[in-house]
Amino acid sequence: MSAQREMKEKNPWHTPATIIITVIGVIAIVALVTVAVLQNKPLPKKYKYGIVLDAGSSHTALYIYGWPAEKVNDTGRVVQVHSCKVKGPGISSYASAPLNAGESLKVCMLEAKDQVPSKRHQETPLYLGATAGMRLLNIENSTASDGVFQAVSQALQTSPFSFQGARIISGQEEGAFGWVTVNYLDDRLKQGLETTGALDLGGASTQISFVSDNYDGSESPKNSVTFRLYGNDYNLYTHSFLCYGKDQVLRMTLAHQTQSGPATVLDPCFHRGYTAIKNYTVLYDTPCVSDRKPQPAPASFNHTGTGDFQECQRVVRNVFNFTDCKYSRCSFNGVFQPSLQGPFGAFSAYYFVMNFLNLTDTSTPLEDVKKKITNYCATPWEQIKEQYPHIKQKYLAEYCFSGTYIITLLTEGYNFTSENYPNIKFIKKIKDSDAGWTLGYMLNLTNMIPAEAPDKPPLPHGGYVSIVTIIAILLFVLIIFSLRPIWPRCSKRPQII
Ligand SMILES: Nc1ccn([C@@H]2O[C@H](COP(=O)(O)OP(=O)(O)O)[C@@H](O)[C@H]2O)c(=O)n1
Ligand SMILES: [Ca+2]
Repeated sequence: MSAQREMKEKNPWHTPATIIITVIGVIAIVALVTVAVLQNKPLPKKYKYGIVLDAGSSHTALYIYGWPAEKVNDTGRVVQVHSCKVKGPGISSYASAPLNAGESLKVCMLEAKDQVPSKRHQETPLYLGATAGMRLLNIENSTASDGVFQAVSQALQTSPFSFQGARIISGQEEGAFGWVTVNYLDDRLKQGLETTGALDLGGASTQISFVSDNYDGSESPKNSVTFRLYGNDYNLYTHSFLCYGKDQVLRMTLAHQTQSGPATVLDPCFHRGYTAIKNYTVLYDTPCVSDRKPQPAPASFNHTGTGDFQECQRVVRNVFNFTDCKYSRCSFNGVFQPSLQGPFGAFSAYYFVMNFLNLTDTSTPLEDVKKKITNYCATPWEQIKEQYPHIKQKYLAEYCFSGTYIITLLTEGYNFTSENYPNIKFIKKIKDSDAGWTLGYMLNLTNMIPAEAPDKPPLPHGGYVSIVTIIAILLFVLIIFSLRPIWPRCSKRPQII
């Protein structure tokens, strides 16, 4: 028998027992790893949806939100998947023809039907929240506002979604949910990071909401909202100024300038060369100014621009009352406001106006912002029209006023200074979702932000697989070493005698 042959016969690797052990070992390891990979694996993604209609004073917008069915408690998991702008004015403008308010929503509702998979329609909640336009209509004529709600509710009930109701949201809700939206999208709530304040400017009201450390809510409880979110307590200051949206403030400044019922108003907030005939009845047809209507008033007045920022600011200042304050500190109109703190996100009309004026970059010093608005206001109307031929003239004419109002509101109303003005970011969207109250409203109504931090799984899926793989490899090495007693013999080189 040759030495080689002797070795082959004695090689333990080739004994049936060893082969069987090795095969069983390998099968066991493969099975273990397979089970590890399949076990604990995130389920295939099933999406859920929620729809909110933002019935603003100037227009209605529909937002569809989507999130994976599991993991709802993760911050930032709910995102805007679609939005639709309703054609025509806000629902409060349909007071005398409410059925048309319902009708106006149909196109966006059809879009929503296409966007949400049909098997999810029935379980998708649908909400309509109305803001300052309907608050004003409700003050002015509650029967008319009921009629509008009835008509829109009827239209929404015929949709395939789970309609949860249409209502006026309070100014406090509008402010607080805007703050929730901004901080949720920025992932600040779950991580307990410093929060961002929210500044929302609408057509008929405006909101300011922020957390201030030296504010415990006791000085003005009606401005205080407390939240417990993901195990963190927040004491939020919020206030909504009804009538201080930019469209109503424009009316208030015009009302101030037409107190004596003149036939011509020389308005510094409009460009030189701008002139239009305006109707007194239309101007004063809102609770924000109705008590100031000159008696008797002529039918109309000639609205003529003079384009002067400083003069415009002087006129705008008249809409604020800075004198009465029964608290330690106030913003305006006797409303308590703690000291400003932290970064702020300014959205809605703040963004639209500042974006048009190329002023969203707040590293531009406040003085330069004022200079730019001064130049813009001083530009003759003819030149403005030539420069922006595609923008509707009604909107184009108002940017000088709107820019002036925004700067006046921020600095003199809320007390932003050149030092903390750069803390404001003019934003439209955060991570592809619009900044606004709607997302916060839906998260609240669907209980999607828990009060306590959710229990974390001990390990993410990847970690779980890695650990089992390491154990499997160790097992394999162990099998090899368990065969070690016979290993030296086989590995010894045969000696040729
Ligand atoms: N592209 C746009 C869209 C809206 N806007 C303005 O943004 C404001 C939106 O207000 P809104 O309809 O939400 O009114 P509120 O009910 O929030 O007071 C209105 O003054 C619109 O004219 C704008 O300036 N540019
Ligand atoms: Ca709004």
